[in-house]
Amino acid sequence: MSTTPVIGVLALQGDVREHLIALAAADAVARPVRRPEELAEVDGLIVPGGESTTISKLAVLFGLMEPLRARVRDGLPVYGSCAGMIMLADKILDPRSGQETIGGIDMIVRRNAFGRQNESFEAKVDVTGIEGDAVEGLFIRAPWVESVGARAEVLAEYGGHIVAVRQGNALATSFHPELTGDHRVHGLFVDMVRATRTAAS
Ligand SMILES: NC(=O)CC[C@H](N)C(=O)O
Repeated sequence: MSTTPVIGVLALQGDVREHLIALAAADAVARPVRRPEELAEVDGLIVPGGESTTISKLAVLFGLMEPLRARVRDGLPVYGSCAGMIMLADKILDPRSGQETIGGIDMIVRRNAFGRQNESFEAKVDVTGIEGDAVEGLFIRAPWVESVGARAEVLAEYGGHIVAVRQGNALATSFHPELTGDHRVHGLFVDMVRATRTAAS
């Protein structure tokens, strides 16, 4: 069995290309996922940053919402950045009307919590599980996590707010590491995918 995991990036809207590049830099085979058949073929999935209301609508429209929920429930490793974090939350504090999530992490997120587009900022964040210097993260209309349930582990806080969480095979960050050239969060995720494949083989 090949040791290089195949990781998809949900390619409905958002910064898909940057995640594909970061995954390739972290030694994974990366491919866009737009259809249920493509979702069925990957060992792990990234839900990119973008606009969670749009990603939610398109996932329903493309017939992907239920297959996504089913695969995540079955333990598919997933990583969501920013809007992707919102998509992996079991609950949104302030959803737009009709906004749905894939879920998978027992947490409540607040959208746009760090302010508007022109209040975007780059910051160093200490993330549990990532050795060395703090991770360079870009916060763009970023959510924060209001609260987590007992099964979710907080990996990082910034400014007194939770900004990275893991629950089993699901990982989420408020910030975009894919936009700063710091590929260590992707490295951590690729390791999670590898560990799942080893356990299954
Ligand atoms: N950079 C981002 O992904 C922004 C997320 C956006 N505020 C949302 O609600 O989806």
